[in-house]
Amino acid sequence: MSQEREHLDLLILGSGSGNTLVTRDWEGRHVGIVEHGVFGGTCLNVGCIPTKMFSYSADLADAIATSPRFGVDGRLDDVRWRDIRDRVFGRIDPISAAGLEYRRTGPDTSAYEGHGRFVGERQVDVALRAGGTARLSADQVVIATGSHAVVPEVVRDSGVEFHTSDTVMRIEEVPPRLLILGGGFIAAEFAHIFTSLGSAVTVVARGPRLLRHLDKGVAEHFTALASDRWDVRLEESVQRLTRGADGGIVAQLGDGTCVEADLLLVATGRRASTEDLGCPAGGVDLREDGRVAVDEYGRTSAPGVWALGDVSSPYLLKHVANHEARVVAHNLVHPDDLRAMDHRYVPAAVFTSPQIATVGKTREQLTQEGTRYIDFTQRYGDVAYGWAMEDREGLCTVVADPRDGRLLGAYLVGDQASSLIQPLIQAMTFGQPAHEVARGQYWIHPALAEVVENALLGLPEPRAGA
Ligand SMILES: Cc1cc2nc3c(=O)[nH]c(=O)nc-3n(C[C@H](O)[C@H](O)[C@H](O)COP(=O)(O)OP(=O)(O)OC[C@H]3O[C@@H](n4cnc5c(N)ncnc54)[C@H](O)[C@@H]3O)c2cc1C
Ligand SMILES: NC(=O)c1ccc[n+]([C@@H]2O[C@H](COP(=O)([O-])OP(=O)(O)OC[C@H]3O[C@@H](n4cnc5c(N)ncnc54)[C@H](O)[C@@H]3O)[C@@H](O)[C@H]2O)c1
Repeated sequence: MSQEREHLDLLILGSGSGNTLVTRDWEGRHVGIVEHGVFGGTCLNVGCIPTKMFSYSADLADAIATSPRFGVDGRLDDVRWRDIRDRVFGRIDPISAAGLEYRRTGPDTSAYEGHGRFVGERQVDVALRAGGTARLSADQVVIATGSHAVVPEVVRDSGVEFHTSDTVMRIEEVPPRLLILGGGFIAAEFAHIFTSLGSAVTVVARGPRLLRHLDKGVAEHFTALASDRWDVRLEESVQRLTRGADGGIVAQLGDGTCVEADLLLVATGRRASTEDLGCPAGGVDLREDGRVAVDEYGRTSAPGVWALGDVSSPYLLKHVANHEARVVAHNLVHPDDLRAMDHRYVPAAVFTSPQIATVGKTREQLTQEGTRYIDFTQRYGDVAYGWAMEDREGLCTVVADPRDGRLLGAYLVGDQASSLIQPLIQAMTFGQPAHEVARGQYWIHPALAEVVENALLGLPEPRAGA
């Protein structure tokens, strides 16, 4: 006997950025949220927030280790990993639990804990964790199922235990030897965390440099700095993984050498979570790489079905998922006044050591598309606060249009890069020329932000017709 479908005004698949769609517009209506994992999504539970909390502890450990350079003799006596871990999850886990409870018992919402799958147009079956199936349909559906870690076959098939970013933050001890596979954002952040907290880290990356999607000069500079702290193996991959005699892991690389480690972290990229979503049944088209295909308003190929965040976006970043969620939240209730997503100046920061922050196109992209540019790099070590910090690593590069000085890109490597870049993001977004940003306002002396001011002032004068 077939069970009746419960009909909702809005059905949201995924409780990360999707959870923010329940605005006041939905008061008095019925919204369902389906979640098959931990409520609150990647950023809160296994992504941005916990990693940055660990990274803060790692930065403190580094500060102690480098303090003698400043005439302050400190010593890093111990790293209480379990206390660090428990501070992080003692803060986060209750937020997730409270979020779930609020949606379960809220006046306008229902939470369905289980895996959602399209079985027809705007019809979704949820295989409930508690058993049974919730059969749902809705006037509008939003796909916000995010992305998940990709694990190469050589790891999966080896039978050797491995971690991803989903599990590595919950381990019991800092591994003495950590092997990280991958050379992107996640590898760079965890290499910093674990090195600073006591591991000897080896990074095996396929590309010719770490963070290879960033501006080449920036990625090369960072790779050189990282190679002083971690054992970095570039243009390499793991050919074979076995268990070592001491219970550890032995990874055989392409060049025939072996890396021994106590723990393996796989950080080889993420993929949109659409594999078991029944998209064909829902009439939802996918792109070749598995992402849901959306237009600039967040509409999928299926009428009344929307998508946002990692599952459909060209950027796997929380501030982008949040922006897209704000756009879709508006569009859901304003069908005659649709807003478009704005992906023009998407910044990103890597919370490694030193930090990295970027916005705009790389110089290689500009050259490739035939766009002329002027650029200037200001070293942190050549501004007053950089002297205070004895900085030898930090750089701020700005790239601008030679005709009017409008910024085309900016890249920072160094302390507080993720915050220092903000005036440059603002300048790009509002089309302000470099000289106007530098001289049209005060810059506090001798704050570290002078590195940004001086980078802007260092650009050659723009010339009309240049
Ligand atoms: C380790 C790490 C660190 C990161 N750090 C940063 C950072 O510092 N800054 C930054 O901007 N970005 C960072 N990111 C990226 C950021 O976390 C993501 O871009 C963002 O969380 C994506 O949000 P979302 O809502 O699209 O997906 P998610 O938050 O992943 O939400 C999707 C939810 O859908 C659920 N789901 C999936 N399929 C189904 C289904 N069929 N049925 C039911 N539920 C389902 C999932 O369990 C998940 O809870 C980081 C990511 C990782 C992994
Ligand atoms: N601070 C942040 O904003 C932040 C932090 C973490 C993650 N993220 C997001 O999460 C996404 C995923 O992060 P990620 O680091 O997993 O992916 P990534 O795409 O940044 O990097 C993956 C890396 O692994 C390499 N690789 C792939 N297969 C390999 C193999 N078999 N052997 C060796 N190397 C291999 C790739 O060449 C690439 O360098 C990022 O794109 C980013 O948008 C953001």
